[in-house]
Amino acid sequence: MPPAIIFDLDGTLIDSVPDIHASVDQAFAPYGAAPFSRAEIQHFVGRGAPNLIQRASEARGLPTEGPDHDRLLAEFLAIYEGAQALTTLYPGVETALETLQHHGLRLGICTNKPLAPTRAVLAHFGLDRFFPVVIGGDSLAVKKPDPAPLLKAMVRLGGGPMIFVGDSEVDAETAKNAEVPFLLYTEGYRKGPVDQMYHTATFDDFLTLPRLVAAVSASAAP
Ligand SMILES: O=C(O)COP(=O)(O)O
Ligand SMILES: [Mg+2]
Repeated sequence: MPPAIIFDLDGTLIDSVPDIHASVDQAFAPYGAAPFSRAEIQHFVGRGAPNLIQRASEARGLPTEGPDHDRLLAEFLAIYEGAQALTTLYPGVETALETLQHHGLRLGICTNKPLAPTRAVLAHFGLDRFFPVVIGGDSLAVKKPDPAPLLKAMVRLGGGPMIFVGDSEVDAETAKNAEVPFLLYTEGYRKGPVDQMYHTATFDDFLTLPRLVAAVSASAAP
């Protein structure tokens, strides 16, 4: 059985930080918060929207829990769901997905981004056609690095071997926890050096991904 290839989203298929950044600034402005830098926001991405808003609130001295915080999170999510204009696909993504699909591989998404903005951005780029299975940060009670969302995606794709493709320490930890091969995209939102992260192989160009997938599946075969 050919492997299922499951992808992370933010920092892996799409460079979404510009929209996340603009949405946070817009949501926080009415509360008198100074604008954030891209680096600050990128550092907060990876553990889901509630964590992002909590860390941004902490950075601006706003409440990190309670009804006022919950309202700010809801206001952010409402803005974020419609925010795709500043997001771009990483080069070669669409071609790589077409090739993998053409080779009969089953493709899925496992992201910590909530499901509503995930579905919106996939539809915006016409990528929804590649992914019959999409697991978001609010699909289960737990998020990556817990292995449950990744294992859920695999089961929903029909089981069998799987390869996870992601950009961050959270993704590497998730793959390790799920005991599956991990392909690390090095151009995303990783916080530290590659050699300190669990990975099976790294790549920096999506046009090389189909070959890499073939090589990893061949070496993983019994
Ligand atoms: O929304 C996040 O915090 C990160 O999303 P990702 O899991 O697609 O990188
Ligand atoms: Mg990511």
